[in-house]
Amino acid sequence: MKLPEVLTHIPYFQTNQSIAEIEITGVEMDSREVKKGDLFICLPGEHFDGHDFVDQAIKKGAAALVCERALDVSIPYVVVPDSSRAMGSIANTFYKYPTTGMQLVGITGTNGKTSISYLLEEVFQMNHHKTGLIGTIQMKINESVYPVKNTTPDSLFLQKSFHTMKEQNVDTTIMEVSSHALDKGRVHGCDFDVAVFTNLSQDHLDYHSTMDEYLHAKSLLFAQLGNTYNPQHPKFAVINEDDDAAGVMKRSTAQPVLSYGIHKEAAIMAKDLHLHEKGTTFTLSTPEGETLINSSLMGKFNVYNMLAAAGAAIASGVKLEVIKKALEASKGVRGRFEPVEENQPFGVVIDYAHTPDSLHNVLQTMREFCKGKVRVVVGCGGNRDRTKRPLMADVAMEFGDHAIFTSDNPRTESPEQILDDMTEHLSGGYDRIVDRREAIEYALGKAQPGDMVLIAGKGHETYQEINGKRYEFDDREIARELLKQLKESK
Ligand SMILES: CC(=O)N[C@H]1[C@@H](OP(=O)(O)OP(=O)(O)OC[C@H]2O[C@@H](n3ccc(=O)[nH]c3=O)[C@H](O)[C@@H]2O)O[C@H](CO)[C@@H](O)[C@@H]1O[C@H](C)C(=O)N[C@@H](C)C(=O)N[C@H](CCC(=O)O)C(=O)O
Ligand SMILES: Nc1ncnc2c1ncn2[C@@H]1O[C@H](COP(=O)(O)OP(=O)(O)OP(=O)(O)O)[C@@H](O)[C@H]1O
Ligand SMILES: N[C@H](CCC[C@H](N)C(=O)O)C(=O)O
Ligand SMILES: [Mg+2]
Repeated sequence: MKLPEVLTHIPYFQTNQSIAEIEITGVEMDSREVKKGDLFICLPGEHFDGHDFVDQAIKKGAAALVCERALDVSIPYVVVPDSSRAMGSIANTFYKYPTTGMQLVGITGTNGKTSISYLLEEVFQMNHHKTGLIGTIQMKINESVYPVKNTTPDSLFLQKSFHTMKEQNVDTTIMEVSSHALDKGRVHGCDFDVAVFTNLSQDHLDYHSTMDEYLHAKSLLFAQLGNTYNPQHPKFAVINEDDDAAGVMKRSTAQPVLSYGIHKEAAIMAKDLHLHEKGTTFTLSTPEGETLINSSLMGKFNVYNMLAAAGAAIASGVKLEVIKKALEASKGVRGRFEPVEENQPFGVVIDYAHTPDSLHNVLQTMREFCKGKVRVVVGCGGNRDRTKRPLMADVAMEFGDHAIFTSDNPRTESPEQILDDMTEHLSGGYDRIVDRREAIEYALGKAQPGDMVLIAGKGHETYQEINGKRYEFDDREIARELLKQLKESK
């Protein structure tokens, strides 16, 4: 593709020489990966600045550069105000607008994105769609799975993946859209058909300096809805009416809104809600009619997730009876309120709660049904929002009967310091065991018949990241192993 065509949707740019005849055969953001004929995009990052690697990119055969300032190089370059957003547009053009003509559902909010995306995958598959899914756990193209580094990957990976999906006849893609992605323009150029808002509570204040900035980043998904080059209608914003941030999301979009909720009046509602030990039962009330839902998913938070999924499915034209069937068949997502059963006389649940709000939700759900004590093993990730640490500890102390504080992924921080941050303000009444395996062993050893043990924070993760290195660590496997040992020792 000729460079001017690659730049079709870049409104303002300057060049150092004529670009009319420059042929581009690939687009790359990492100098180490550049191939002959590539357009190299210089991105300023947290650790490096792509502008510092143009010599390597040129040596490897870059045909041209996209950058944010004038450079002392001989090859053509294009100066743009924001190379990250420009990369979204360029990738979209280069990969031939793959999301145009595909049903694309984007889900944003602090908690519930992964859960809703898997519910929707089940709904769409039951409705005979060929699906793509991109999120925290992995990327899926039909039944094939691929690893991802980020919940929402960079725009090059994204558009290339959408392109592959189209080649494999995917007609419907569901993706999680993180606030980091919105802030960095990773989804710039994506033609979303449905945008879902789950909820907003504290997280990521290491990246966004205030809750207002975090809220603003989330609202960008709604501002972008229908605001792409060749939007195909209709578009819908599916918004949790019960959340305080609902108003901001609604005001951010020019598209029709399908609201959902339990408490406030909304287009899609759960009525006669009954939360019980084996799941939830409620009447799903929608503009398309009402239906009874009998789900094995536990807790009120999962009812919200089902309402959001129902909203996105209705907005995508799926019939209510298909939605009912899929929601009732869903067994939930790996590492999300996942029980571990080794015939022990107490409950063990693995969950990905890593924010104060999600931990609160999960503990509250367990409390309602637990006949004995709720014991919670939890830590906080390193190099992430430090201010959520004491709040997570408070939630564990208030809603659990026995808190065991331990390590999550310390990353490059001191595990002891993270635990100090969590517990400094507390005056005791908890256990602190820095080694996560030992902490789990201790909790399981203490559990009495009728108790429930929550192992929170790492869910589906199969590693523990310590000092930049990933060690094999799977809460589910470890719990299973320790439960077997416990049984044998008795
Ligand atoms: C803070 C952040 O968003 N970081 C992302 C960013 O990395 P970075 O800014 O550190 O990049 P960098 O290493 O400084 O490099 C800058 C540029 O120089 C280039 N470079 C670098 C070295 C070199 O030799 N040559 C070269 O060209 C790089 O290719 C890059 O283009 O760009 C990378 C590539 O896209 C991302 O993988 C990386 O995410 C890291 C892994 C990360 O941890 N991100 C988290 C905070 C994140 O984004 N999380 C959200 C989920 C949150 C949630 O929902 O809970 C997510 O969507 O995953
Ligand atoms: N709707 C919800 N409201 C509040 N908490 C929820 C909700 N759904 C799930 N949770 C809790 O949050 C945890 C994470 O859920 P999920 O993985 O679906 O969220 P996410 O938004 O994808 O998170 P991430 O930002 O890490 O990608 C769950 O394990 C559960 O404890
Ligand atoms: N997407 C979240 C995941 C947190 C998971 C938790 N186990 C941790 O490592 O903090 C983040 O990057 O903040
Ligand atoms: Mg997720």
